[in-house]
Order: sequence, then structure tokens, then C-alpha cells
Amino acid sequence: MTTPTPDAAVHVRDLRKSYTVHEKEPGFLGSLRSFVSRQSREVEAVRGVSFDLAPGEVVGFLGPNGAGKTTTLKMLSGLLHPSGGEVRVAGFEPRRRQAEFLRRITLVMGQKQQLIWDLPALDSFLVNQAIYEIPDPQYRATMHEFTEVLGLEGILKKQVRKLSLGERMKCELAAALLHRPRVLFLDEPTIGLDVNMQESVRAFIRDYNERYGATVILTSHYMADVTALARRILVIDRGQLVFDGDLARLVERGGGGKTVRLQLRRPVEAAALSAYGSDVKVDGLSAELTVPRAEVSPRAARLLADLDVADLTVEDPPIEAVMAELFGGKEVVRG
Ligand SMILES: Nc1ncnc2c1ncn2[C@@H]1O[C@H](COP(=O)(O)OP(=O)(O)OP(=O)(O)O)[C@@H](O)[C@H]1O
Repeated sequence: MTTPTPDAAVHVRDLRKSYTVHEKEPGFLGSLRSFVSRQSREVEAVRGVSFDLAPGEVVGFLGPNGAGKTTTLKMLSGLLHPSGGEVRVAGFEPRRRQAEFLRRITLVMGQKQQLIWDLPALDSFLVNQAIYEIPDPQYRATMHEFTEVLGLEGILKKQVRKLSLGERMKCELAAALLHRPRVLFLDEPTIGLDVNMQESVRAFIRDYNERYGATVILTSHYMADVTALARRILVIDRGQLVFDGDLARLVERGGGGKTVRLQLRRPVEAAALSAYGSDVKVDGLSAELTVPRAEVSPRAARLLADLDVADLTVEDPPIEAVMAELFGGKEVVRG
């Protein structure tokens, strides 16, 4: 066993998970055949992942569909047993699912719900209060705080089935955090929500992280969640970590170019600008073009010397474009 980094909130070394998948040919004959001789194969969903998270750290966990994100989060929360490697979360071995471990963590899956459908959310909260043995004063204080930050007033007593998706997601989050866990595994917590709801969920997560110093691992197809909350990004592809570092470094690593925006004093033809970069767009006196990273300074200097430029700015490409480039169009991001 390697020694966990002292005080790491999450310690993962060479984590692995394989699933055995039974395959069946289509149709009735296929069913009969598979009955006689079952074909199975191994799917290596997670293949030797290692990282450590410090207490209070918020990381974005990104990767294309099927990369192994959910499988990793399930192993970190003890729902799945690893096929190999080491995991420690808040000093516990997740697979043992000790009560004290469960009090320290939470797993929120945007696509699954834990609230009881036919009852008001408040009833599910009371069930959680009992399960986690939350003392009354702490329960009341947390409810008060969540009601304020999430705007739960007026929806707690409605049957969950009658809530909008956004209202339900807010209640799901409140239920999942009622016991004030210190390590949060959030799998697509804003999926399907409109932009305003996404923003309030984000604000809630940020507030919770600051208030309780909680460690957060967040997966999301919405890059705005990731850029708003996380500075460090882990990228997984086909079960392996392919990037661990700053958001800014990931953008750089994407290669690609930088976007140069120009405000001109006199109109210029798009064709004339193509000598300075690619993807040229001209709209009246505004123009933009993409310039290779290493060429930004000399090209900007030439643009300023050759044209009547009122203003020039240089920007990194949006993270959506970087991820699309890294994964060749596989679905990683939504705008
Ligand atoms: N219960 C299972 N049995 C067999 N294979 C599975 C099971 N769960 C996941 N897999 C496979 O493991 C791989 C990783 O899946 P996982 O759900 O962890 O990916 P993900 O990164 O969360 O993807 P997404 O972004 O689509 O949710 C995929 O190839 C998937 O088909």
C-alpha cells in the first residue's frame, strides 16, 4: 500500500474496475443460443486512475460519454467495489460503507432521485434526519440556511411529483447535504436545468464549499458549471486520466489558437485578414480571427502596423472548443 498524502480528503491509487458483460445475439434464436452457451467479455471501465484531493478542493471531472466518470464516483462512494487499486475517502475505505464514512460523504446523481415521489420533500428530509441522526438544532439550522440559499420556501410541502425539475433538483441537493457531508460527489447535478436554475445550483455548491470547507468532485456536461466552480480539472478518457491540472493549462494544452478580436476604424475585406490568421469573421467594423498560440505577438504587431485598428484583444478559446478538439467531437460538453 502507498501512503496517502497526509490529510488528503480523497486518495486514489491505480484504481481499476472491470465489468463482465454478457452478450446475446439479437432475436429469438440469439436468446436460445445464449441460453446454451453464454458469451461474455470484460469491459475495463476504469484502468489505473490515481489522484489526491486536498480538503476543500473543488475539481471538475470531465471526459466523453462512457469514459468512466460515474464508475469512479460510485467506487469513491462505496457503491461499487474496485477490481483493483486503493481508495481512501476522508480516511475511510469506501467499500466498507461504515456509518461514520457515510456521514462524511454524499453522492448526488442528477439522473437519479432519492426523494420519495408521492410525499412532500420535507418528509424525505425527516427520514434523512433520522438515518443520519442529525440533532434537532443542527437540522433546524441547516434547513434554515438551505431554504434561504436555495429558495426552498413554498416548495417543501408540495408533493415531489408536482415539483418542476429545477425545484426537485434543489430539494434533492438539500436532502443529500442535510447531514453536512465533507466530501461531495456530484454527478451531473445540473442536468436538464434551465440556465437560471443551473446558476442557483452552482451558487449553492459554491456557498456550501466555502461555508463547510467541503471537498467536491463534480462532473458536468455544462462547462459553465466547471469553469464557475473548479480550478483544477481531471480529464478521463477510456478509463485513464489524461489530464490533471489547472483549467488554464487545459486550455493551453488544447493547442488550437487564440482568438484575436479587432475593432477597426475602416472596413477591411475578410480576404485581406486571412493573411494574418484562420477562421476570419468580419461584421462591419468588427472582426475576429484565430491565430496560432506561438504567433500571437508578431501577428498582433503586424495587424496593428498594417491596419487602422481602434482596439485589439486576444482571448483563449472557450473551454467547449478545447474539449471538442481534445475528443474529436465526442460528446463531452454542452454550451
Ligand atoms: N453496470 C455496468 N455493466 C457493464 N458495463 C458498464 C456498467 N456501467 C458502466 N459500464 C461501461 O463502463 C464504461 C464507463 O461507463 P461510465 O458510466 O462510468 O462512464 P461515464 O464517463 O460516466 O459516461 P457518461 O458521461 O456517458 O455518463 C462504459 O463503457 C460503460 O458502457
